[in-house]
Amino acid sequence: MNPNERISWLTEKLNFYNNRYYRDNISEIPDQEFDFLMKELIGLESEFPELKKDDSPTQRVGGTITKDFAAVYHRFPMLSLDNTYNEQELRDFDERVRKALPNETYEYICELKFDGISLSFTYENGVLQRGVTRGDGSRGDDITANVKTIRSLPLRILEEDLPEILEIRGEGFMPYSSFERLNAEVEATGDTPYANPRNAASGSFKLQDSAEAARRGLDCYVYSFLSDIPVFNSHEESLVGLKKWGFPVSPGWKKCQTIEEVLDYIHTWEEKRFELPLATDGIVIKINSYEQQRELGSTAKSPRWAISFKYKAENKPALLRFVTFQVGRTGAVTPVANLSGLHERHKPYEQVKGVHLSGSQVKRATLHNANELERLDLRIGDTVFVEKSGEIIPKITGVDTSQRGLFDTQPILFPTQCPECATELIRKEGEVAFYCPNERGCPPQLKGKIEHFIQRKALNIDSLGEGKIELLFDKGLIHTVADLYDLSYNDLLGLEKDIYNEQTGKSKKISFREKTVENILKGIEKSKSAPFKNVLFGLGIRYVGTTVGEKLAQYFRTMDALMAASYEELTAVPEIGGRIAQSVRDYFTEPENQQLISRLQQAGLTFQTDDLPIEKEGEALTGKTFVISGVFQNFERDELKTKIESNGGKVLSGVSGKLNYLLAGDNMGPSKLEKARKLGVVILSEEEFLNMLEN
Ligand SMILES: NC(=O)c1ccc[n+]([C@@H]2O[C@H](COP(=O)([O-])OP(=O)(O)OC[C@H]3O[C@@H](n4cnc5c(N)ncnc54)[C@H](O)[C@@H]3O)[C@@H](O)[C@H]2O)c1
Ligand SMILES: [Zn+2]
Repeated sequence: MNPNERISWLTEKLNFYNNRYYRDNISEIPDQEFDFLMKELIGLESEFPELKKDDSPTQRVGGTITKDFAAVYHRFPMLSLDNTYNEQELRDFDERVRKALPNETYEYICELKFDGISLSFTYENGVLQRGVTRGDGSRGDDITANVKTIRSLPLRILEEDLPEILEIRGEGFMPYSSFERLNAEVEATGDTPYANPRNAASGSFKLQDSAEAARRGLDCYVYSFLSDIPVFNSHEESLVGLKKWGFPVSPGWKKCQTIEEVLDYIHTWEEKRFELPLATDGIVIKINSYEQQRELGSTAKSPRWAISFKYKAENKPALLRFVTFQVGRTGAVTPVANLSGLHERHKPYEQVKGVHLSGSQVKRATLHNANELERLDLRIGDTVFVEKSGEIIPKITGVDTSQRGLFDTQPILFPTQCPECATELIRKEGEVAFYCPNERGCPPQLKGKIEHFIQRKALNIDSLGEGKIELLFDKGLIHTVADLYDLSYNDLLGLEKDIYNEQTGKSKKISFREKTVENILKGIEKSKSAPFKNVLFGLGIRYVGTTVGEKLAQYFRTMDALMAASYEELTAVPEIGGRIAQSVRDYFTEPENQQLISRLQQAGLTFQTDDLPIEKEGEALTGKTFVISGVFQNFERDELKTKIESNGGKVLSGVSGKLNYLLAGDNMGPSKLEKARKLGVVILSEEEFLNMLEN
């Protein structure tokens, strides 16, 4: 990849991960990997500034606001923090501070870095008025009702002479105890548990039902104070003051005079932090004096007077006892390492505890694929290194070859047949994984299709989850998605099963009582009104993702028309190429699929689209072309796109000589601006754009 390709790739990936993380509360990769990719992008962008993309994630706070809550502007922007995983960079930070504050002495306050979500609390005349998420840094979601469920947060400050309006910021989190209880409940109903307390906290603070949020036992620590009229002179004073006013301030903070003391603090907490009742992922170092904080200032993304030090994923030796092979939803076969501690060599496997890593016992780790086994040159009986970052699935990073030969080792034999259905495995052109090709008969693949079908962007049956599907499948009640619509109350009531959790190694009984059954059936019923485009996506036709599903639905309008479409008719749809057209043809030619579609039609699913392509608002922009770039005050970008199109305009993807207008928001990339200027494209502000609509 050349730098331009790499920058595009990184930008796209990081934006995707950000979206998953902040919008869906899912970590697709470990934080450390995310941070390293981000660092790489920052490096490349500073080397090749002209290649920086307009939507670069290095330029802004990662989060977004949702449509579920009212958006509230922050009085002062809520920024992120610069981070580092290494001590030298911390010393470099100290050097930068020293240079920026010549001939001044300064102090640091070190605090633990709590792993939850950033919250802002606004008090008016001492009374809690609003709780808001960080969102995109300038606006957040108003989640006041949920914030008020935090018992430790005062609803009223009992103190004379407070500024009329003041803002307190902190981290909303879910303590381990609440997290474990919640996940146990989630698992008992057969849904997918949260991967870590951060994701659970983030999901819970954004619940619509604040009674449910209250039940989940959320908590917070506060660490920042803001007001127009100064109250404190330093961060230390604010922590002491907030504590005195009755706010939850974590007691672990410490004042340090030198960077060496800061490093001591870091070392002290490296292991000790696992004894805390909540997840932490590092420490935060802040300049103490407010005056000096102001002198140092901020970038668009983070203050220059603070930095976070994140603890690296912990890595320890373990013994590889045996390897099992898991078949995933797509049919890909993943080798999994089963581990014990080195001293547990002679214990029967049922009795081993595994290795202690980042606060928990680890017995299993992913080995990804056959290439990885080869790359590591792994053998059964090897001493391996296991790594775990945060609460993410542990992985094997290497083999301690010095231990080879001291003990007996055996080669690992990758199976030639599917461990679930005994079909001969295949390797697809250009892919590393081995696959089981038995799409229509291999249990995990069948379950995978159903899981795909019920997800939010498809039929959105949220009363079902992985565990429930497994139960229904194992009882022989569902084999394909069409079977869901034949389920009856009596089929479901009283069903029971023990579900084994790979991560905890514990089993949980799930059982369907009246309430659960009613919910499941209600969810299935509701799915019949899911839009046609969602049905198309839910079928799991190769290459038909949400966007393609939407295009096909818009163009063909009905399932019948789509099924009857020839290859030529399909490729005539804008942006549908030969590969997609062929895959759609292949799918609808299969008799089994035709049968499935006909059963779904009988069940009453939505097989046509009624939305008009785009509702017309006016003609003010007819014949004009736009490129949208940057962040806007009143609109999300896709809202702007709709606005332009519904007024007759057209949105293009890149700046060229043909373009009429560049609609420029905040933080837009300098390269696009420069290019537009050179080509004589008119640059519009948001306000000018709105004026244009009115005239
Ligand atoms: N795994 C993924 O796919 C993925 C995706 C996106 C982001 N992330 C993670 O999230 C990070 C970005 O999130 P971010 O912008 O919130 O940065 P961050 O979490 O690294 O640091 C900033 C935040 O730290 C929190 N914080 C906790 N304790 C604090 C204290 N004592 N004082 C001040 N702040 C404190 C605040 O909420 C603040 O907003 C990335 O670095 C990455 O690690 C992961
Ligand atoms: Zn199989």
